[in-house]
Amino acid sequence: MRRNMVAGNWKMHGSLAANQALLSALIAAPEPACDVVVCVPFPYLAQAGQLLAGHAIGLGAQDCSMHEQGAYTGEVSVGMLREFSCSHVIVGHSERRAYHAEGDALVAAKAQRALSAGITPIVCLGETLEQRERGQTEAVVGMQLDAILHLLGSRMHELVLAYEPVWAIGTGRTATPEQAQDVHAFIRQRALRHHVSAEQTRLLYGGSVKPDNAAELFAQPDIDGGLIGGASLKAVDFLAIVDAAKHRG
Ligand SMILES: O=C[C@H](O)COP(=O)(O)O
Repeated sequence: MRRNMVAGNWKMHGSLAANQALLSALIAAPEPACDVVVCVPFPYLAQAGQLLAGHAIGLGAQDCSMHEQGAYTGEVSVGMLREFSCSHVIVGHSERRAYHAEGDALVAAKAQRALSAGITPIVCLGETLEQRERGQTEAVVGMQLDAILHLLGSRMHELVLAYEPVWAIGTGRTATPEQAQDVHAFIRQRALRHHVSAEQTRLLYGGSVKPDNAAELFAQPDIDGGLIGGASLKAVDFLAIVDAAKHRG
């Protein structure tokens, strides 16, 4: 049985004062009945790590370098993330793919690098609105997934995948539970094409998850929780979403 998980992606939000207030509220809440991670901007890893130490909320980053170390100005290595006790790192978020031209091979290499450091990659997949309207959702998500399976098929159970339709991110336009379930089921099927079982792989849904739609999404058989953007910045909303994920695992 896969244990549900809720990951907050703060994106480029936060301040020392705001983080202190948000994390203090999260750790004051009852211990979550699913796995919970907050993925914070790099400069706040130390602060968040100190506040979360000894609590049942994991720490994650929002990106990592595919390189181990060297002359890569602006990059952050998985070794550095490990020094700050990161358990997870998001790779291949659609905002990285769109604004930083990250392709499938690079995303897979980053995921591989994270695993090499003992950090769980949360690998994001998803189609644009134009691609969905052209009926290309499975082709696009399938290709993104193939790159991961090609490099990391044997380690599939160690990955977390997040299906995030680009048209649902930050738009308030959530995929219906059926639309999300269909793609999640497709992802598990696609893995079988590579003779890989994704039965133990946690598949999160992301894209305008809110307290009022989380339970219905998480009730789908192939949805194992969520990757939460905007709603992860408000403690009361994030905690309500975490609560909605308590029913499995
Ligand atoms: O990583 C999180 C996703 O991009 C979802 O963001 P959102 O919940 O603000 O739509």
